[in-house]
Amino acid sequence: MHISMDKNTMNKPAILTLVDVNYQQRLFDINISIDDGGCLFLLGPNGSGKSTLLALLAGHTQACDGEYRLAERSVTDYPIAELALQRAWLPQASPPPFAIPVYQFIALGLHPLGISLEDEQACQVINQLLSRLDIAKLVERNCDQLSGGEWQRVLIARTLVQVSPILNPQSILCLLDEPLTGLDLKHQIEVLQILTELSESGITVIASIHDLNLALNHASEVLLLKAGRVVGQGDAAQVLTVDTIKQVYDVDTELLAVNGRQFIVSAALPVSV
Ligand SMILES: Nc1ncnc2c1ncn2[C@@H]1O[C@H](COP(=O)(O)OP(=O)(O)OP(=O)(O)O)[C@@H](O)[C@H]1O
Repeated sequence: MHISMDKNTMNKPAILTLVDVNYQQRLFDINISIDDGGCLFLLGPNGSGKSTLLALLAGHTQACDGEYRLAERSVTDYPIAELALQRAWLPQASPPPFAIPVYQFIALGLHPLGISLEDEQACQVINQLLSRLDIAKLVERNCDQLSGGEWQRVLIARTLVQVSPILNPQSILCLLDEPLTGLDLKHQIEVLQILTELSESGITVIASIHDLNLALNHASEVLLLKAGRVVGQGDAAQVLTVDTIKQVYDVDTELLAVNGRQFIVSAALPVSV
């Protein structure tokens, strides 16, 4: 994946291009271009615009200044049914909308694809996700009978069904707003692994997260926002420097190297008296 804020590079084909995008008083002068699959993590403090940008990339928020092209076509030109074939979007977790069995809820991801549960391949894809996301034992329950982390994994499963490369050859983009929130360590690692595999299969993955160390060790690239503006983009190790973290998060940090990997830790706190 390549992201550039340089408008001169925007004449080459890109999956996703934003030119001079401004939205209300929430996003300012956004110029980005993403030209192939990869796993991009969207970072920034609370209120910096991550969810707003993801909603915009999903085509949900269209009333913005500037231009957004998905697969070289203005997002405003997409009929909603076609948009739903190209991208899936997991908004920030919200409570279950109604008491629907887990399996039926996940199968809602098939709806935009025009595939029913009678399709054997669809059932195989769903069953594999149930197993990998450790929710197979929950399928008989209703969505309003789950813990927060279980519900989050069900939401992720429904999103992944929609962009499954096996079921949907038109899918190109998977957008996830804080997919790791509420997940324990084991399930975070599994979701990260699934997202990596999805990106390796050619689907561009863009996910917002708050854990800088996960970004440092798992992202192909990061995009760092502060107050609605892009302040850094590119390789995580180059963007997430001690100086940039101080500038964006107002936190003093240090970099630690352990077994050849870098970790960001908060700088030693002053000893209290
Ligand atoms: N519906 C809304 N109407 C007006 N302003 C909003 C609305 N939703 C969010 N905002 C504002 O837009 C800005 C960006 O919010 P956004 O939710 O995109 O941030 P975020 O980076 O996703 O934050 P967080 O990490 O807390 O989820 C914030 O100043 C927020 O207060």
